[in-house]
Amino acid sequence: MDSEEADLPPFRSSTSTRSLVPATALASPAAALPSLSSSGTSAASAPSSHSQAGLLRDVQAAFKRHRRLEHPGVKQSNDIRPRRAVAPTGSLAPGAGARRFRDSPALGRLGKKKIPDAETVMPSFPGMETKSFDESFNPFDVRMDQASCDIDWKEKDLPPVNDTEPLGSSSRKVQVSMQGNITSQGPYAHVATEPGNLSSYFSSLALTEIEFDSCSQVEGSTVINQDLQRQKLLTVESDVISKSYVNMPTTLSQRTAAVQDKVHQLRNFLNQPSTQSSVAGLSCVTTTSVHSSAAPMSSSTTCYSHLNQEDQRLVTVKTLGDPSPRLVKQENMMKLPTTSVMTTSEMVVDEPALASHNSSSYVGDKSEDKKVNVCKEPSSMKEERALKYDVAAQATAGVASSEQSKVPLSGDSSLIKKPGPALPGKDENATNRTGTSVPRKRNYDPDLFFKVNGKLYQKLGKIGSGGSSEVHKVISSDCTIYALKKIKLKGRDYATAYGFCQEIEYLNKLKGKNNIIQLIDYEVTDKTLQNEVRSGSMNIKDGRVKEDGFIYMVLEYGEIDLALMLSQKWKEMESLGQMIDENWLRFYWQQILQAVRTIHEERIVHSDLKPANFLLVKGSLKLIDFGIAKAIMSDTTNIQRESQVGTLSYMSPEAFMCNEQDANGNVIKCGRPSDIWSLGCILYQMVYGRTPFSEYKTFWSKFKVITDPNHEIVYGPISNPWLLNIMKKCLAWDRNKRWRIPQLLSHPFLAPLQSYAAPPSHEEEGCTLLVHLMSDASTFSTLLKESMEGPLSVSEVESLASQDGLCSLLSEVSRLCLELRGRVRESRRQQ
Ligand SMILES: Nc1ncnc2c1ncn2[C@@H]1O[C@H](COP(=O)(O)OP(=O)(O)OP(=O)(O)O)[C@@H](O)[C@H]1O
Repeated sequence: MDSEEADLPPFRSSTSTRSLVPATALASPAAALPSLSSSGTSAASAPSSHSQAGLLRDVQAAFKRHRRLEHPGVKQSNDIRPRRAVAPTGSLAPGAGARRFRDSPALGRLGKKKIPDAETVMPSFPGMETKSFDESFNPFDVRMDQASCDIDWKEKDLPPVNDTEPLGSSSRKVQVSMQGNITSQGPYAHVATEPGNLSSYFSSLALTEIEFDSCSQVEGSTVINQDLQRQKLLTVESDVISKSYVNMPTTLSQRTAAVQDKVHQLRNFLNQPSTQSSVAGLSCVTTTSVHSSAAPMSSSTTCYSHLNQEDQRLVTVKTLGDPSPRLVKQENMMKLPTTSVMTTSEMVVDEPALASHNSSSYVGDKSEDKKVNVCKEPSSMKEERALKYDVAAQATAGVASSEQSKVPLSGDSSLIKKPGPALPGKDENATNRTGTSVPRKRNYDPDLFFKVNGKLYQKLGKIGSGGSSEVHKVISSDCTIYALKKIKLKGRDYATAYGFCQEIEYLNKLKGKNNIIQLIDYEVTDKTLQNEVRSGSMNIKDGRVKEDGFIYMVLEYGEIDLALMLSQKWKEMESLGQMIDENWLRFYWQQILQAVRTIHEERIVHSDLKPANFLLVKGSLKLIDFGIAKAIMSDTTNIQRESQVGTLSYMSPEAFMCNEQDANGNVIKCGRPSDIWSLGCILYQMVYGRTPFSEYKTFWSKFKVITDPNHEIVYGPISNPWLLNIMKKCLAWDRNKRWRIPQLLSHPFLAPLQSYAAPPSHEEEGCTLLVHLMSDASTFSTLLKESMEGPLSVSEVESLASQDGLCSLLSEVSRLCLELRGRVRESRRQQ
């Protein structure tokens, strides 16, 4: 926060938050402000009960503010109109809402300049259901679930305060930080269907920017920095610009008559020529722009800063029978920093028509007439896009309430505005001037949304892209964040395309498994392929996917990947001068093992295990990316693959030599042990901060050293011999000697607590020891047996003790074991 921002005291209390919703709700900003009332910081506040009289007063106040400025020193012009139509020219005339805003200590300075119109900040979805207007609704009943809501108003880039400065010339930004949990129950919270949704959305808001211009218009942009109550998001950073203009509830018959007059004024006001796009005359319009600045998967990108051999990705290599390995690598598969990928979404969604009492109205639901009515003379690309979406929104919402859509908007034909220029290919749902519908190919803006099985997901930002796919961060209509993977199929042959679909198959198979990323929904737009996938058959052998075929996969969203976590952890340890945090290691290593156990139990070999493919979801590591596993026959133990695939630094020797013949003439196959090797590389990286073969920089040197059975991996000094031992168990060159997951999970490295357990009482001592022996005996004997296979590695022995010391230790252990066995037998005889 800069010093200027720091000057602004925090604006505390729920009222601050309230201001956001009602202001949007009423086309008049001032009218929205009564709900600011309960704040102790808002001096001139209306009673929090929001009586009808209060409502009218506020509406009147709002319209007062719509009058021309009579500010001394400001030359009045007929051109002074809201840039965004509904938020009107803001004089400094003391409108109730204005005063409240200005009177707030936090906003004192702002109030001097221009009065902001608070607006709703939330994503909008065509088809998102609104609450019906009902007599029981208190239009301003937007409450905070939490007693306090801290709003920290920050003023950014504000030019010097000057009441006489020409209107429309500058824009100002104010940041609002807020924490709290808001539930909107009023009809003006028109965007939210369920209070829970709104609540969860708002509860996640942490930073809101509201941009003012000198016409008192508000452009609220929200950087959402989520505190994940409900564990929906860990961090979300989005800019949301929201402009909401909401109508009066006509079902409130008592209010209608009195308010209607004002509404007419408002309509006339809105109909002024320079009004911008997002205005609906009588109908309510909500414009929401989402600038998702940061899909918080910086994680997925960060790790790639160490792009060297770690990121060499082997895509396709040689085929069986071809003696010369033709290894094709994809090097430096750098993921773009997500922060650099920004999606801007803007949409205009109509509110139910004033006349409509339809309780099942949808935001965005509106008649063609209304649509035509909505946007007028778009003056910028932004407006064009808003218009574009507006049109789309209607079409989407059309399914929801066709009746409502027929409600005539108003008799005031002057309100009907020309639709803005259609963007080529985008405005497919537009209605022509005669009111007849043209065929609708698409009822949403594909720039802003994905549609999967009829459900819309608003884009928040691109997370990254793989060889054939891109992954986006999206938000669903119930305000849940997901990752959406889009795989392009066009031009691919059906066999390949079917291969892509197998990832879906695996994810379906792994549904409900805790440590695997969950597939929420999917759609294959090529119906032939989709049917094949559904039937589990692959009959089409020939041909290519002709249409614009895509696979859409809606996935659980991962906040950070292990690769980034690792690099962060290493930085942290280096700064503290530490070597390794064993507990941290154990915690995640165990989760990694559990995830791989899950797939191995399902007879799935992942084949591309690496830190970047473990995502942290709500505190647990989950495995992603079954893109390579798809090529594996799931019902076999060992897999004969047509090509060598994987990520170089984590590829097992047999993955490099897949389908070649070993010394005994057997075809080398990849199976679960290949995954265990990759796990060994991951653990090595966790311990030493680099992969075991990272010093071999070129592809061929890496290939050579990994496939050399005599190459000895160098292990740096390490204090815990069990840790060394477990790495060696995973990185045994001979795949038959590598440990399997169950053994790794019961490895002593993961059970250090036994040595720290509270010392047993004297009587229990023997018994506790036996219990421990029971649970660990098999591991212990396996370890013993293995240590007797082949020559003992001197380095291993040295790290434990001197060889003599070891011998006497073993004698002692063996003597004690024999003695213990005798006592166990004795006690059994006595029983
Ligand atoms: N569920 C998810 N949540 C968050 N980020 C994800 C999710 N799935 C994938 N990603 C991220 O999206 C990016 C691309 O993922 P994807 O698995 O498509 O690519 P890849 O493995 O690099 O390439 P390929 O698809 O060719 O195997 C990666 O940075 C990954 O971390």
